[in-house]
Amino acid sequence: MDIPGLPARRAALNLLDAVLRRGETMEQAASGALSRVRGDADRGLAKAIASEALRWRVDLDALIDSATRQRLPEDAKPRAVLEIMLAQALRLETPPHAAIATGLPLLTGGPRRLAHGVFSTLMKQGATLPPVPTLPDKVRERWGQRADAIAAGVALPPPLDLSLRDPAATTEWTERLGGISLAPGHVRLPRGTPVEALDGFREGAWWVQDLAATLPARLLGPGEGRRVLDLCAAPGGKTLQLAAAGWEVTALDISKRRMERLADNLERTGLYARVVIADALNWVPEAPFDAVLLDAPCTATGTCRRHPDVLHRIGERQIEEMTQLQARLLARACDWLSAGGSLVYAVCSLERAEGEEQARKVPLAPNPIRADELPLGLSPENGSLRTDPGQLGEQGGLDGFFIARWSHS
Ligand SMILES: C[S@@+](CC[C@H](N)C(=O)[O-])C[C@H]1O[C@@H](n2cnc3c(N)ncnc32)[C@H](O)[C@@H]1O
Repeated sequence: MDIPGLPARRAALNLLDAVLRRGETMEQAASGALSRVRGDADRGLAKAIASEALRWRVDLDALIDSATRQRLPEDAKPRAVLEIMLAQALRLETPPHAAIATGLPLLTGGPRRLAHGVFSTLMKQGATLPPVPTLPDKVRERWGQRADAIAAGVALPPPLDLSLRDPAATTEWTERLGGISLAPGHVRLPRGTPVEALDGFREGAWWVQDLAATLPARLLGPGEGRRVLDLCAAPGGKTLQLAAAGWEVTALDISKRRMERLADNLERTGLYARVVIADALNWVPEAPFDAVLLDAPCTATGTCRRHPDVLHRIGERQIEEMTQLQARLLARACDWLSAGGSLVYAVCSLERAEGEEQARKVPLAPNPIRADELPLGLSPENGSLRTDPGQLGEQGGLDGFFIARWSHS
């Protein structure tokens, strides 16, 4: 018989291992790592422990190193178990005796004694974490001047953002759900709000979508029956926005599984889009479009608040791979616009190679983004928009995106 709570900690350890050693996303690792954990509460706990261990890993490791005579190797199991135990005690308010009772059984022999000694020493010393997580050195270098502000935004998981099917009803829904609104069609609720229990979920009055992720579709304006291609569409947040804004939408994505989620989202909200499952690198449209929204596959480092695994598994190799794919997708998207048509390119990445540098290569006329098109507190730079988790901090922040817009002459 397992000790109560042990399967959740074992799963957290497996999640860490999948991210740090195999470079998987938490989402990819979840089905395997959580298969032996019963109940939503324990599965949620396993994910929360792994997320907090990843979010604070640099600081947790500094504590561990301060309490060991000989530095533990990066990939040593006792280090990972200690990260999990400390993340619980210092971030999730788990009593130290419970962290010990559910952590140490993950080790045996000498490593177990070592972990016990290190954890007890740190607890006796009253170890704490800094107010803002320290970013890994390479991440700090890449994010340059914005690194400190972004780190401050990474300290907490984000609030819950909803996009409304009917932006005209923003005040009504904001009051009904008890949230705040930072833009028409947007309602923000405290993090941890259970989504499916909220008013309006069943009737499809809204869907979950970070405020920053709503900006690319907003920048295409009202559709008035015009044709838009939502290229790389699944699971469909932007497709829903475009359909709700009166566009005739063709939603294309390569992933059948993710497109099933898009179809579910369309059904729940009662919105319509033509759905195409295809590789955008081979697919050819029958006719040009009035607009193309390319929300390109990317390293997703802009989602580091909810997916702190990106802080540890994304490096130059992954950025280069994505940059090449984005360039090929952009080149195709440029060819599919009718005269006067608009192209919006977006990535939820904080990497300049995927954003600013990619946009520089687009051979169309820039259609600069204006401040009056954006929520208060955000402003474009050189006609494009860069958001990051360090912005709008007092209102709960937002994901990191790069967005640019062009017109076909
Ligand atoms: C950033 S996500 C899109 C998110 C989506 N726009 C939304 O708002 O919900 C990128 C998508 O690109 C898709 N993708 C990657 N390579 C592709 C390709 N060659 N052709 C079409 N879709 C591709 C992935 O399956 C993934 O769903």
